[in-house]
Amino acid sequence: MRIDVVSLFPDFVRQCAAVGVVGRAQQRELLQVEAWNPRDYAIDRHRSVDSSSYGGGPGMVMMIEPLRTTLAAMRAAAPEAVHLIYLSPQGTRLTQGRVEALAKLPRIGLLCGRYEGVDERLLAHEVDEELSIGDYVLSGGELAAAVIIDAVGRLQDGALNDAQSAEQDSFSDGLLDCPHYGKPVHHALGDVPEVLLSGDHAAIARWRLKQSLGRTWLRRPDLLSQCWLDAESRALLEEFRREHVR
Ligand SMILES: Nc1nonc1C(=O)N[C@H]1C[C@@H]1c1ccc(S(N)(=O)=O)cc1
Repeated sequence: MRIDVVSLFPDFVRQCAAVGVVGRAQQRELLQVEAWNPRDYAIDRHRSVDSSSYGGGPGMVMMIEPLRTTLAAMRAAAPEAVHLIYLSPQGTRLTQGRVEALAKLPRIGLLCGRYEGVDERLLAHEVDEELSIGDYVLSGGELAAAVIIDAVGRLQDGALNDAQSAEQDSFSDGLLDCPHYGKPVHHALGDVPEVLLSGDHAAIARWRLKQSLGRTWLRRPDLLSQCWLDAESRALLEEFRREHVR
């Protein structure tokens, strides 16, 4: 998969994509992340990329040019068509389901706004999808782009080893993940739950599912309401609820 990022701070994006699971995915050529700086395509002597906003008011807006020239160069840099995503608080909220769909595409582009955002005419003509990582305003879309690169990059086949597998992640089955425990078994802060030491894989799976159901019920009832639960899950959740009330 190839991800092209258009940003006034390309080094920030490159550094985010150079570490950890995503950095290793790039080294293994499972993922390629390229960054494009519109300032490199600005033709005026001040290398302008923004202007004041017509109609007055505070803040600047990123101009159509040199963004359009930058996007043309980015699109031409590889044969695959680009699904271009603009990161903005006005976009559709990013979910794991959308991440999983994006991770299957051969190539996506991420357009990072700065200032008050990007000229509407450029967005209308060039952008395929607008996504938000949350209901707050950042100073730049680069952090949102880094979130997408990480969430999508870690899902590339071979990016995660077995110990990190994505199957048990939160949201992978619509539920929050279960709690996790490492060494030591006994500690002043508490002990590892007995069932996890039992070696009874069926009991461990049931315990983990029960914890995931219970946590989702307590912390994200909105997610639970969207889940279809089979008879075993409904019984486990009921058990958790009874125990939680005591
Ligand atoms: N939240 C977010 N999720 O993804 N990107 C997010 C974000 O804050 N990006 C900001 C830098 C850029 C921006 C873009 C658009 C607008 S505007 N005028 O549309 O309100 C305001 C700020």
